[in-house]
This record gives sequence, structure tokens and C-alpha cells, in this order.
Amino acid sequence: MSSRPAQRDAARRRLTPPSLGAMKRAGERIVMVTAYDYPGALAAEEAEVDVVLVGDSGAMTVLGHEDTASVTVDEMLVLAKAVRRGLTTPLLVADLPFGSYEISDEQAVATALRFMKEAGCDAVKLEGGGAMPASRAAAIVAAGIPVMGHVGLTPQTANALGGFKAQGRTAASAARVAEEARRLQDLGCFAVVFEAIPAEVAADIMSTLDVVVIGIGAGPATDGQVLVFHDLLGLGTGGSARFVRRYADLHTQAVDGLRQFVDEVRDGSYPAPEHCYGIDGEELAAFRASESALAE
Ligand SMILES: Nc1nc(=O)c2c([nH]1)NC[C@@H]1CN(c3ccc(C(=O)N[C@@H](CCC(=O)O)C(=O)O)cc3)CN21
Ligand SMILES: CC(C)C(=O)C(=O)O
Ligand SMILES: [Mg+2]
Repeated sequence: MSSRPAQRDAARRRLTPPSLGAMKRAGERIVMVTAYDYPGALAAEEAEVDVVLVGDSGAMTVLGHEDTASVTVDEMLVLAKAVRRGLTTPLLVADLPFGSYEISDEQAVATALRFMKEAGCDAVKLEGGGAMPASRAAAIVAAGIPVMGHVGLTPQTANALGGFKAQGRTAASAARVAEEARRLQDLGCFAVVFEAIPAEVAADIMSTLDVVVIGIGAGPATDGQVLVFHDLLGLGTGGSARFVRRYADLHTQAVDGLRQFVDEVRDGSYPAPEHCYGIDGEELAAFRASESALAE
């Protein structure tokens, strides 16, 4: 009989930034997924995911944009509020969208506060790329808001990176990623995402860090793994990145179900008697009498 991990006890406690640190020290792997709506949150809750991210990847997965740069704070707030309503146990983190924290520390804190107060998020995430002033994450942390950093492939600055391309594949690029990760740790981030960097590079950087690291395309050495909901469940037609493993094929199931509905409406086999409402015979006769009186 194996003892269950602390985070999965009967009354599953709400996860917090410190409890993720405790999981890291206990060697328990951390599981994070994105979610963008209420049913997605309910599924993540029931599957006992540890951290749910309202990712700006929602710009692509649920809003159909070509990249993540165009999604707005107001759009992200709609998604975050819906996720909040479906979630109790996992830590809820929201991506600060492109343009909502770059201008100043004041802008960054104001945006982060909206996600905390209006959507009830537990933390925010920002992409701590090379160009981001060091003060940014620190300013949000100083306002009492837990911050998750993000290094490696930072999709919001994909234009500067030359597209959605893996990072840290040269000595200089790997050194930059390592530097940014250590900087985000030193600024007080409770966790950092490593996206699309060689497994060996991620492992080496890990050995220099105390902060919780969640990887996506960063190999097995990180403290946890994150995947985009739609990619891992095969919902939609995106998710071709190398690191994706598909655990379901919901798009095909959706098309099959819809096609069956289409066929049955067209051939008249839907609706069947059990889908129809009844009416008392006398009420129906009276109704028909009143209708035929009107027709005269
Ligand atoms: N649905 C979805 N899943 C994601 O994981 C995701 C998004 N959307 N949107 C934002 C970013 C983009 N993502 C990506 C996309 C591609 C690679 C990738 O492996 N790219 C190839 C190169 C492709 C090229 O040359 O154009 C690589 O080898 O780096 C990695 C992460 C991750 N993020
Ligand atoms: C992939 C994760 C880390 C992300 O930033 C997103 O989904 O937007
Ligand atoms: Mg993101």
C-alpha cells in the first residue's frame, strides 16, 4: 500500500505557491494544463491537475488568431472568470497578455491586479524575455501578487525570435536562457516555465536553481510539465509542436458526433418520440378548437 502524496489527500487542499515549492522538495512532479472555459476547468479539477493556466495560447486555441500577440486583457479576463467558476483545488494562473505589462511597472501591477480582483486568479505569469526590465516581475511581487516567469520560447516575442522556434540551441542562447531564469528567480517569482529548450540545457540550468520549474518541450528534468489543453486532447487542429503528446482525439469525436446529428436531422430520425413533450388530450382538443375558431 503506497501512501498518497500530500496534495492528493481526501480533502484535496487548495494549491498555493508555497505548496508547489513543497512538492518540488518532496520530488513530487507538478502537473499543469491550460484551460480557457468552464468545462475545461471542471475537467482539470476532476483529473486532479495541480496548476491551471489561462494561457494567452487561448488567442490561438479558442479565438482562432495566428499568434498570441493580439489577445486583450478584457478577452483574457472573460476566459479567466469562466475558468475560475469551474475550479477549486488547482492553483489558477493567468497569462498577462502582450502589451499589458511592457510599458511600466505601474501598468504591470495594474494589469496583474485586474486578474486577481476581477477574475479571482491566484497568480499571474509573464514572459521574462531578455528585453524585459528587471523591475517588472519584482514590482508585481511587491504588490503581493505571486508571479510565474517564462523563458526560452516566449511566444509573445516570437517576431523577435524569428517565429515559434526552440531556444537555447547554441552556447550563447543557452546562457541567455539560464541568465533569464536565474534573474526571474532572484526577482521573487515562485515558478518559471521553460519552453522549447534542449533537455540537456534545461537539466543544467535546473541544477543552478531553487525555484519551481515547469517545462514544455524542455525534457524530463524540470519539476513539472505543462501542455496546452487542446493539444493534449486533440481538440482543434493545432498542436503540431514536437513536445505534444496526444491523449485523446476530441476533434474527431466532435466531427463524428456532429455528422451523425446532421444525418439524423436530414433523414428525420431525430427527434424521436422520447425527445418530444406531451400534452393532455383534453387540453389538446381545446387548443385545436380555439385555433379552428380563429381560422374562420
Ligand atoms: N496550441 C498551442 N500549443 C502550444 O504549445 C503553443 C501555442 N498553441 N501557441 C503559442 C506557442 C507556440 N508553441 C510552439 C510552436 C512550435 C514549436 C516548435 O517546435 N517549432 C519548431 C520550428 C518550427 C519552424 O521552424 O517554423 C522547432 O523545432 O523549434 C514550439 C512551440 C507553443 N505554444
Ligand atoms: C504553454 C504555456 C506555458 C503558455 O504560456 C500558454 O499556454 O499560453
Ligand atoms: Mg502563454
